[in-house]
Amino acid sequence: MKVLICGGAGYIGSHIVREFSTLSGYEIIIVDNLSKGHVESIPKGVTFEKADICDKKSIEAVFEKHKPGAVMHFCASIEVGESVIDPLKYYENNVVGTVYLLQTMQKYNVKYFIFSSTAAIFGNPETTPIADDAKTVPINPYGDTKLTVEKILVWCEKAFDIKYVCLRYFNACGAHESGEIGEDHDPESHLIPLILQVALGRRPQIKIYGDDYDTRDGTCIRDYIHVTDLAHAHIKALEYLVKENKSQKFNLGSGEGYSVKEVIEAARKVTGHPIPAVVEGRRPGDPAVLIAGSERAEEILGWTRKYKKVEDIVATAWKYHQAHPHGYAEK
Ligand SMILES: NC(=O)c1ccc[n+]([C@@H]2O[C@H](COP(=O)([O-])OP(=O)(O)OC[C@H]3O[C@@H](n4cnc5c(N)ncnc54)[C@H](O)[C@@H]3O)[C@@H](O)[C@H]2O)c1
Ligand SMILES: O=c1ccn([C@@H]2O[C@H](COP(=O)(O)OP(=O)(O)O[C@H]3O[C@H](CO)[C@H](O)[C@H](O)[C@H]3O)[C@@H](O)[C@H]2O)c(=O)[nH]1
Repeated sequence: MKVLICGGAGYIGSHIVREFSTLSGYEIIIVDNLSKGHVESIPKGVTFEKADICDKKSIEAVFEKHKPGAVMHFCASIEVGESVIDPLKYYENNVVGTVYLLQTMQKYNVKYFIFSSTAAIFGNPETTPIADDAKTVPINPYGDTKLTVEKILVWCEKAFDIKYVCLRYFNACGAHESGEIGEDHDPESHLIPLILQVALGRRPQIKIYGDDYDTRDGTCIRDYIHVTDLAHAHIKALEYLVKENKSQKFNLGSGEGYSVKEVIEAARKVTGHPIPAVVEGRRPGDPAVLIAGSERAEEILGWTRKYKKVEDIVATAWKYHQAHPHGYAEK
């Protein structure tokens, strides 16, 4: 099967591309506008089309040329804070861009769609862990764009029988065990790469956004899920679509919660660096605790995770960061 991986030069997409390269029976075509992605992450021999999903003509040309059988959709603007300041950028890229992609799928009769959704659709959850069918009340435009796409997909299935899987990732982190690819966002806003930049001497200290939450040490608790475990879930989701021909939505997390202070402590152990930390005010829009209940993915997809302990996750990220102290850019 030919699988179009939109956003395949980005952090999570590049790890799915690596996972596919270990399997037979699939041909991968990466689409990315390189607004945030890295051409250096693309393995030799994998077809790459530089195109923007918001440019319908270019996307149609890719479908015309490659005739994919399935689409995995990682493209998005992903910064929660920026989405509050510039919501229309988010609705344009994440919603309008996805609509163009779905229209192209309809035109070329492509039936299988795997969508990168997020824990941010749940907002401030009423219960922990967050069940797959928990209430969705996003508290920022980023989360709302993802929930909007989930809703659009329901109607597309009814109208033209597309089959989709929405994968709600919790906090994606870590790096491929080779250390060859990893997380390199610009600007970087995610906790683990920022902590590791301190260990590399690129930042003097890590800021802790609030220590007055109602948690065991006052700092926010998150569910850190390794990017390779996420990659496995994508393959299983595609197999499920092809075999069962049914749409589904799955939470993807480790089921373990770690506080910001615990993640910093884990990084101190892994790197041997003191990693100075300073407490600042809360970051707007941060829920206190986000932990996934991923029972549906475990039961229906048979999804299991290799990485549970945050130290192990941080260790893989550290391997990448040590090999690429400035990310993919040569400096
Ligand atoms: N990183 C996380 O913790 C996390 C958590 C939940 C959900 N997600 C979702 O997972 C997906 C991937 O996230 P990521 O961390 O790998 O982000 P990323 O920015 O590294 O990857 C996104 C890729 O999409 C490309 N892209 C963006 N807009 C495009 C467009 N209009 N046309 C073509 N290419 C475009 C970028 O160049 C980039 O390579 C996103 O949809 C994100 O919302 C991420
Ligand atoms: O310098 C920093 C950076 C982050 N944090 C804290 O660390 C935790 C994790 O923050 P990240 O920015 O790494 O991740 P988020 O939980 O904010 O968000 C991530 O996971 C979400 C789903 O849970 C969304 O999908 C989103 O796209 C993705 O970035 C938060 O409590 C945050 O306040 C700090 O204390 N200091």
